[in-house]
Formats: sequence, structure tokens, C-alpha cells
Amino acid sequence: MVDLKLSLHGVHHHYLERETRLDILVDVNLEIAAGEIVALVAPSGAGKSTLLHVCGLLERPAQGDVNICSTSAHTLNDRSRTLLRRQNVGYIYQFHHLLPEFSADENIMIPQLIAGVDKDVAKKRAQDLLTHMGLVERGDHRPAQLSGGEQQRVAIARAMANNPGLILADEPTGNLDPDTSGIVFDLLANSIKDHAAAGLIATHNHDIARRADRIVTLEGGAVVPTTL
Ligand SMILES: Nc1ncnc2c1ncn2[C@@H]1O[C@H](COP(=O)(O)OP(=O)(O)OP(=O)(O)O)[C@@H](O)[C@H]1O
Repeated sequence: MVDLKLSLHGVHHHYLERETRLDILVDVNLEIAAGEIVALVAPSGAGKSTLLHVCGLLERPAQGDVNICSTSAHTLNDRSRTLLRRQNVGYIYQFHHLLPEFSADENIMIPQLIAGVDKDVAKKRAQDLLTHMGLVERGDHRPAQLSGGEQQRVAIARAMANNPGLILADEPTGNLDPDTSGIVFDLLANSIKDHAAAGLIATHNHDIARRADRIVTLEGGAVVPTTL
């Protein structure tokens, strides 16, 4: 049986702008299995960030169900949705969003401490994740003391900190040069596969998208397979 980490069924989402209704997601169906990485490539304004927000339970869809790690979010109240998100979803943004006043180690420890992990265990896991990212000697550096690629590798380690089943990344390499983009994407992809998580990665970069297991786009608000 396929171990699905994310499934969306019949998802619709719209925004209201004054009197006008903007239908952004229209009957979206999408399934991503453990160990699978899907690239989302679509023009600006097509709804990529909206789709990621709906997948990450940051927005409740107008219609349809989002199922994460075998739990349906449809009937959950806001508190339960927050818990489901905290336990199962790691988010990576174009800009790292690391906390500037904390070291790399601490940035990776904080989500673990919030989840109730013992401090020593959290520290060890932060160091293991940084080792995996080739950054163990940078653990005591603050974000401003790291390059853009290094910051993004710390952000990946932070997203993996609580071992989430689903990684959502919104333009994770959008701010990096081509060589660094490839390195960062490969580290992200390897981390997702090593943890048997699922990844949905929005990108404008076709070279990056081709490294994913499959590519989807948004057409008229629906998710459809594509090739580049
Ligand atoms: N909170 C909101 N209220 C109203 N309209 C919104 C809201 N958020 C997004 N939109 C609109 O929904 C559409 C899709 O936005 P979204 O950010 O999902 O696109 P995107 O594909 O991620 O674009 P980009 O590649 O430029 O980041 C856009 O037209 C945007 O203006």
C-alpha cells in the first residue's frame, strides 16, 4: 500500500476582493507519497503560495479535504489543525526567516523545544542535522554571519527538526545563484528522502524543477501534471 503523506481531494479556494470573487484553486486533487518530491511550477499569480498555504493548513479551503499523514483536516477545529501542522509539516521559504538573534543551533532547537523535546536531545539533533548539511562548525553562528546558501541550509535543517512527514517549500532557491541552488535543492531532496517524508516545492527555476520526481502546474486553478 502506498504511504501517502499528503492528499488533497476536491479542494476549492477563493479570495474576495471587494465584490469580486477570485477562484484561485478549483477542484484540486493531489497525492504525494513518502519519499516523493513534487515540483510546482506555474506563472506568478497562478496560486502556488495559496496551494502551499492550504496544504500546510495555514488557510482553510472553501471546499474539499486536506489529509496530512493519514489525518483529515476537514473536520478539525483551529487548535487541532495547528497541532497537526506543528507535528507534521516543515515549511521553507524563499527568505530563510531564521531568528536573527539566535545561533544556527538555537534556530534548529527552538521548534523542538516548543514541541516538548528535552534540551540536550534537541541540541544533539540540531548538531546532527547541521552535520548532514555540512555546517556543523557553523552551529554557533548567527544568520547574519552565514552566506545565503548556508542560511537556507540551516532553514532546511530547522524544517526537518521535528521529523515532519510533509515538507512545503516556497521558492527555496529563489534567492541563490545557480550552483548554490543545485546544492541546496539536493540537500533538501536528500533530507526529504532520508526521512521518508513528502515534498512539495514551488519554484520558477526549471532546472531545479527537473530534479524532482515529477512536476505539476496550475491550470485554471487545477493541479495537472506537466513536463519542462
Ligand atoms: N489574501 C488575499 N486576498 C486576496 N487576494 C489574494 C490573497 N492572497 C493572494 N491573493 C491573490 O491570489 C492570486 C494567487 O496568489 P499566490 O500568491 O498564491 O500566487 P503565486 O503563484 O504564489 O505567485 P508568485 O509566483 O508571484 O509568488 C494572486 O492574484 C493574488 O493577488
